[in-house]
Amino acid sequence: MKFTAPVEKNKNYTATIVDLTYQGMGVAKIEDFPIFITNALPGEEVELSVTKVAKSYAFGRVVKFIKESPDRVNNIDVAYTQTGIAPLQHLSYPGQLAFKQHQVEALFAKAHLDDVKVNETIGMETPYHYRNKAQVPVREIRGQLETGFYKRGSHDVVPIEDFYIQDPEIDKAIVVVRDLLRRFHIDAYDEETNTGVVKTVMVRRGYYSHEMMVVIVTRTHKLSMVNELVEEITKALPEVKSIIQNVNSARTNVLLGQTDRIHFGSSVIHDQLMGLTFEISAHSFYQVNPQQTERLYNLAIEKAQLAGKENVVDAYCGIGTISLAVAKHAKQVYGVEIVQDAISDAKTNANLNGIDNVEFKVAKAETQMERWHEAGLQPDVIMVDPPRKGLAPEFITAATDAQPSRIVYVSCNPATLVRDVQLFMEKGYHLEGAVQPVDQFPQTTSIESVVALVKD
Ligand SMILES: C[S@@+](CC[C@H](N)C(=O)[O-])C[C@H]1O[C@@H](n2cnc3c(N)ncnc32)[C@H](O)[C@@H]1O
Repeated sequence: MKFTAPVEKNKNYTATIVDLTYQGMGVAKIEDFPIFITNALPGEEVELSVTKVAKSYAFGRVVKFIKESPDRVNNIDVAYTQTGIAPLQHLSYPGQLAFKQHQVEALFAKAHLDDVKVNETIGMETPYHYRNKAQVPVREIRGQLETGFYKRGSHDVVPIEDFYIQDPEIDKAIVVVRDLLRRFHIDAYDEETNTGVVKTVMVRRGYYSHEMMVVIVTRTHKLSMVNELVEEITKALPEVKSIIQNVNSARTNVLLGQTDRIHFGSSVIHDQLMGLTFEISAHSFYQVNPQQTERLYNLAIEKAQLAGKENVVDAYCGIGTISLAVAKHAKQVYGVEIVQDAISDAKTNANLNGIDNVEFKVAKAETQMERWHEAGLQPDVIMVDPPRKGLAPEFITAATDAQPSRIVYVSCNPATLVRDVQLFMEKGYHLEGAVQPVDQFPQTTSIESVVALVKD
């Protein structure tokens, strides 16, 4: 039987928005057929134009608002939605926090775990200007070198000076560098022809230290006027402690190449997190919202209920942020992480802070967990902070075989959190207390949460 959608491309319809997807798109239904619409909020009545029809859904755009949501924020800069920098900025901040709580609740309910309580999302006092790192593409647009952000789903750069969610000092630094590149007639990279010089400008600024690092990513080894450029950058930006030229000749989406040339200062900057000092290189992963990371990790440590006598495993440990923060509350901490460089940083950071009860391994968490178990390690607490895809099932098996009394799960994807919690339940663990969402990325749809699981 041939299927016919109840809507047609380029036709207009009137509908009420009934839901908001995890990507922040409004959902309207016409004869039960879902239409996904950017910049539309639940409760709103809109006239929409259908832009694409697929087999079981369609996309549309708002032509006219007939009734607006009381949660709508109207001072939208179109570049933020165009580029996906702040896809939820049209929703009030309390509305964003409620949306995130609801998303987590809905996923647990869908898995028939209706009795799981999800707390209100812990938000920020100032839910913008929070990012301590920016990486902006550099392109020539209509004969002029520009810095900005990619238009959603494309590689077209939209020029932007105020990135809204970044530390304003970083935004200022990007404009300084952009203006100097223009002044010294340094070419922007051209992606189509793979010619030109400067591909990206990356800036990091320590939240507490205010130390700044500027990384200029180039296609070529040669960067003309580099001495003049460095001199002017340091003059205009006294916080700069490191200027690096990173050479990335490869035609890929990977941001940084292998070669770094330190043109000014050190190869690293420092910042503090959880009262500890961290050394951060251009290549290190470092949490981008330090204020909320401290909240999230403090909660995770609270949920670990440590008395100082425990063996703790920190799986997926990155540069050891959780391991090092937990060390003073535990007897011994064992960290595992797949990226070699992150573990080198973790070891350096342990030394820098005089912490000697932490041992770091480079391995897949699932493999190392098995090895530790076979070697007789009995962790009292296992803490996990996996990437979006969640835990490997083998990790869950090895972790529960080791029978820790509690497991603390820090998650950046509630869908995989729910899946993994179900697996832990099958292995004799249950949730203790509520799921706590923490808003690490205001104005975006990302959701972080933390839960504790204890042995039945
Ligand atoms: C969400 S981050 C955790 C960050 C860390 N807690 C921190 O604050 O720096 C997830 C980490 O898991 C690592 N990872 C991904 N897959 C892994 C695996 N199979 N085994 C171990 N680590 C893995 C990633 O390299 C990344 O550092």
